[in-house]
Amino acid sequence: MSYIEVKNVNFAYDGRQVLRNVSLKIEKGEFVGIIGPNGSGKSTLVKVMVGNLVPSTGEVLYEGVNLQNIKDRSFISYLPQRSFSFNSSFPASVEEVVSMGLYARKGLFKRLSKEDWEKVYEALKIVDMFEFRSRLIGRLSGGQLQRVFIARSIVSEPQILFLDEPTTGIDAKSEKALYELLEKLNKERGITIVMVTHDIMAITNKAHRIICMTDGKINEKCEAIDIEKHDFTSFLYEYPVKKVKHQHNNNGSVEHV
Ligand SMILES: Nc1ncnc2c1ncn2[C@@H]1O[C@H](COP(=O)(O)OP(=O)(O)OP(=O)(O)O)[C@@H](O)[C@H]1O
Repeated sequence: MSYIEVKNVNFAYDGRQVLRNVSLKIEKGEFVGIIGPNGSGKSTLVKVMVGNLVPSTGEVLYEGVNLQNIKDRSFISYLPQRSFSFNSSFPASVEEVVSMGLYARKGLFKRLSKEDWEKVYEALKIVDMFEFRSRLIGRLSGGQLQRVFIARSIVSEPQILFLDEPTTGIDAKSEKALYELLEKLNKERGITIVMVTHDIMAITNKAHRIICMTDGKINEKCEAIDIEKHDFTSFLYEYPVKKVKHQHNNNGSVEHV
């Protein structure tokens, strides 16, 4: 039995079909990338997988149990698209924002215990933002803010983390650091990661597997291709993609030449 199984899912917004008979499986501990052109249904698929949208037909199973029958979903963490930009003016400190990640489990008006604050500080240490804990989030850079939101996503110790385009609007250095952080969470903490991105080169380098979407469907042909070869982009995006030469350096990372 797979950890997550999406089975024959269809979804329509106001009668307009966006997901078409989507089926896929994700195993525990995987780091999976979801790529595809704008409007192909990636975000909608993730929203269905986290239970924010209910499929018109079909089902989403976690260890064989239909998500609709799972009441406590705190093992799932979801960082939606653009969450970094629209939250930044909120007058809260870094540690307050991270502590909000515990309310799903504790309830909104419960006071946080000493152990809870220890979890907050640990999450901040994991993302390397502990020194910034008292700073207002409006006074952080985009990359720092993004780390804070990741800390908020992991503070409740989820088993699975969904991220929707988390690298949008950040510089190359922060992007690299984010991928390293996600790899660490996946390898050292065993968190299953599912990430939507347009950043094909970086995700093929880090993820175990890539799922490609075109027009609301999973592109099986793309999944079968060896991701190391990076040769699926042109037919997926339906326009010519410039070939980029890769050079593996000593520490195993890939440089784009
Ligand atoms: N709330 C909504 N109401 C109506 N239509 C929607 C809604 N959200 C998305 N859509 C439409 O559904 C289709 C799929 O959107 P979705 O956001 O899932 O695609 P995506 O692959 O994530 O795109 P992008 O790469 O641009 O983020 C698009 O045509 C979009 O316009």
